[in-house]
Amino acid sequence: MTDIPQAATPAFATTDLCDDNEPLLATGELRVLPPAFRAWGRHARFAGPVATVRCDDDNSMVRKALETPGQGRVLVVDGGGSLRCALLGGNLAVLAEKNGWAGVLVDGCVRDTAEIDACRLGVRALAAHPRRSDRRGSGEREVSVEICGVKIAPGDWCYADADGVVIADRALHPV
Ligand SMILES: O=C([O-])CC(=O)C(=O)O
Repeated sequence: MTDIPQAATPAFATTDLCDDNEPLLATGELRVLPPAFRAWGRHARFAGPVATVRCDDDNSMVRKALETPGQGRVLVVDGGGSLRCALLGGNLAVLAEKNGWAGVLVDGCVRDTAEIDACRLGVRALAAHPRRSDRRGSGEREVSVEICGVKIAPGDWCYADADGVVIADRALHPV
């Protein structure tokens, strides 16, 4: 198997990003997701520019996105907070790893969590769910989404670590 190099995870801590950018928290250029997400995957911390999918219990567009080169990006999946099925499982996590995605954030559920935990990937989701989603080809890619009241647009930056997940209008980590 060809091993696609993962983009190096930038040095950051979500706590420092919040402490060092209070004016941006005030203006909304830096936004904090509510602490509603559980962590899976081998990478406890990850960051990257955002790509988006919005879907309704149908993960067709999640697969389509993860089939493309990730180039260190984070796929944000607005599943509307659905607790009805899983929008990401072991196969898609392996695909994401193979294609160089830094992480996947799902406002919804995942499954095959042991398989996800074996992938060099960071995953955040609301919960695990054993049921797979529909595959009807519905859903949208590269649209602005809103997760738990937080607006996230393609090209924003997502930073996730053990303390939380933050979204910024631009890269904020020290270079
Ligand atoms: O394929 C799917 O729809 C979700 C899944 O179970 C996997 O990624 O393994």
